[in-house]
Amino acid sequence: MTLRRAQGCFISLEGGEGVGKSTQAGRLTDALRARGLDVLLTREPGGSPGAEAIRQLLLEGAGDRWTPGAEALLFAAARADHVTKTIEPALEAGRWVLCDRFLDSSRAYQGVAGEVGDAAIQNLHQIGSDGALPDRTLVLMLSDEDAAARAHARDEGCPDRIGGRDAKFHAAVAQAFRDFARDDPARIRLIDASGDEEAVTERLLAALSDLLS
Ligand SMILES: Nc1ncnc2c1ncn2[C@@H]1O[C@H](COP(=O)(O)OP(=O)(O)O)[C@@H](O)[C@H]1O
Ligand SMILES: Cc1cn([C@H]2C[C@H](O)[C@@H](COP(=O)(O)OP(=O)(O)O)O2)c(=O)[nH]c1=O
Repeated sequence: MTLRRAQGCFISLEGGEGVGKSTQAGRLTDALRARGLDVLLTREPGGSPGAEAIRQLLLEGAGDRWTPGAEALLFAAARADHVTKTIEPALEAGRWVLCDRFLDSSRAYQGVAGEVGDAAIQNLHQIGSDGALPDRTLVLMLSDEDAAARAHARDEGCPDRIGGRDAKFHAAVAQAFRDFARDDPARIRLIDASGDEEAVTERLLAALSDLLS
């Protein structure tokens, strides 16, 4: 479904751990605001009080706390609350929404790497959020080694429940994002996340140029 909106756009930022999503979410928000746009910056899991409560369940505790299916259901439930309470009202008010992770994270982490399956994730998203999709999804791509080094420096060796999974899991996540971009090039764009922060922000803006004109 296309979300009802006055004039704003819905943009999601995606990628593996440590590629610079949160850094770029802040920088891109500033850049869009400097162009006069009214931007809501939000994130998943979270972005509404209910979804933030579910975030704690998802990111804290033992690695095997949830089965992959239970994890997928919790992410979908958090997203349903976030879409209804935060994203839809902002778009209806004509704002731009920039979301640090969205559905494609569930497709990559739970659907592909977690082996729940892409069709099942899409079904849950249909039930929970009417299948709502971003207008553009920007996937930050970095070599596995560089991403792991950035994430390790940030987390000081203490990643969360999902970030702490092994290199094979994270390689499957990165490959899933590449496949999604290949299958839906109109919505999903791969962005080189190497180099300094400013250069990456310029690449992100270039990938939004048609929406900004
Ligand atoms: N372009 C960059 N070059 C070098 N380090 C970066 C760059 N972008 C972000 N970082 C650093 O890498 C770490 C991970 O960045 P972060 O934005 O938290 O990634 P993510 O949200 O994708 O996990 C942080 O310590 C951040 O300061
Ligand atoms: C939104 C979402 C996140 N995740 C994972 C990815 C991250 O490991 C974690 C979110 O942690 P967070 O700290 O927000 O992201 P990052 O590590 O990129 O800075 O949840 C999923 O597995 N499925 C999802 O649908």
